[in-house]
Formats: sequence, structure tokens, C-alpha cells
Amino acid sequence: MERLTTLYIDKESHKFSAAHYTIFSAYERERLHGHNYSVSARIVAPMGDNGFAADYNVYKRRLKALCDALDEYMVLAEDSPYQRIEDLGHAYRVYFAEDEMFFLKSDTRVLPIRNATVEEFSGYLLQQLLLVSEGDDLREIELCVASGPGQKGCASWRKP
Ligand SMILES: Nc1nc2c(c(=O)[nH]1)N=C([C@H](O)[C@H](O)COP(=O)(O)OP(=O)(O)OP(=O)(O)O)CN2
Repeated sequence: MERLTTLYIDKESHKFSAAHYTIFSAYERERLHGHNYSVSARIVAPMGDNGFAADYNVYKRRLKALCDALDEYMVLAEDSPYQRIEDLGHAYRVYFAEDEMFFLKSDTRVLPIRNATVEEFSGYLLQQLLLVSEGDDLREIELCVASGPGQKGCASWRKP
């Protein structure tokens, strides 16, 4: 029987600071605010003959790069059914209910997510991690994003 190992990666350096607002309905959203988000992962891989599964340093570097790509940005949810994002060249104009908001493009990341929530951030980052980990011999990944101590959302993948 195949022996599997679970690696946990939960580093203080795996974090990003980002501004966002959660959308609750077509008419209700939070005010713009920020969080220091932390990212952690659980990786299940087959145990090698020499007592070594996947190299956790590889995944540490990948998680750090994913965090850095979002650090110090305003995050907008492109796939929200409740807002529309218009590209103005140097800026984005966002329509939500009665609001019209402007964000400099250089300060903003527009992500293919339906809301700027920990659930959606974890799903997005998991997909990004899977893309850069293609070909790796893994069985499961669970990636979690916390918006603060004691509150997080996780997304998971299992090898089909
Ligand atoms: N299911 C989710 N619910 C909420 C999310 C989320 O991402 N998924 N996000 C928010 C807010 O954006 C944000 O987290 C505000 O959190 P809140 O708990 O009000 O404030 P703190 O992070 O400062 O936590 P404290 O417990 O007050 O210290 C809301 N809901």
C-alpha cells in the first residue's frame, strides 16, 4: 500500500497586506479597509524510499511568490454579479449600487473571483499554486487564507 505524508506549511512570512471590501448583496458592501492576510497550506504527497516526500522549500517559495503578487494592492473581484469594472486606461472605475469608485491601476489587482473574501482568495491561490506545481507527484492540497487570527477560509484539491 502507498504510504502518504502530510506536510504543513504555516510560515509567518507567508502573508500579504491588501485592501478590499466584501460584497454582501446588490446593495450592501463593507467600507474599503485592509487586512494582513496569512496563507498556509497542507500538502499530501507519497513518501519516498529515503524518508522524504515533496521538498517543502519548493512550496514555501511558491507560496511566498503568490503572496508577494498580492501584497500592498487593492483587490477587486472581477466576477462579482453585483459590480461592474470599467478599464479607463490608467484607472479602474467600479460601479456598485449607487457608488462609483476609482482605483489607480498601478495600485490594483483585478482577480477572477466573485467576492474579495477569504473563501475566494483561497480558491484563487490554490489554482495558482496548482498551475506552478503541474507535474508534481501530489495527492492533495489544502490552501487556507486567514484575514486575521482565528478566521480563515480554505480551498482544497485532490488528485482525480
Ligand atoms: N465568510 C466570510 N465572511 C466575512 C469575510 C470573509 O472573507 N468571508 N470577511 C469579512 C470582512 O472583510 C473582514 O474580515 C472583517 O472582519 P471582522 O471580523 O469584522 O473584523 P476583524 O478582521 O478585525 O476581526 P475581529 O474579530 O473584529 O478582530 C466579514 N465577513
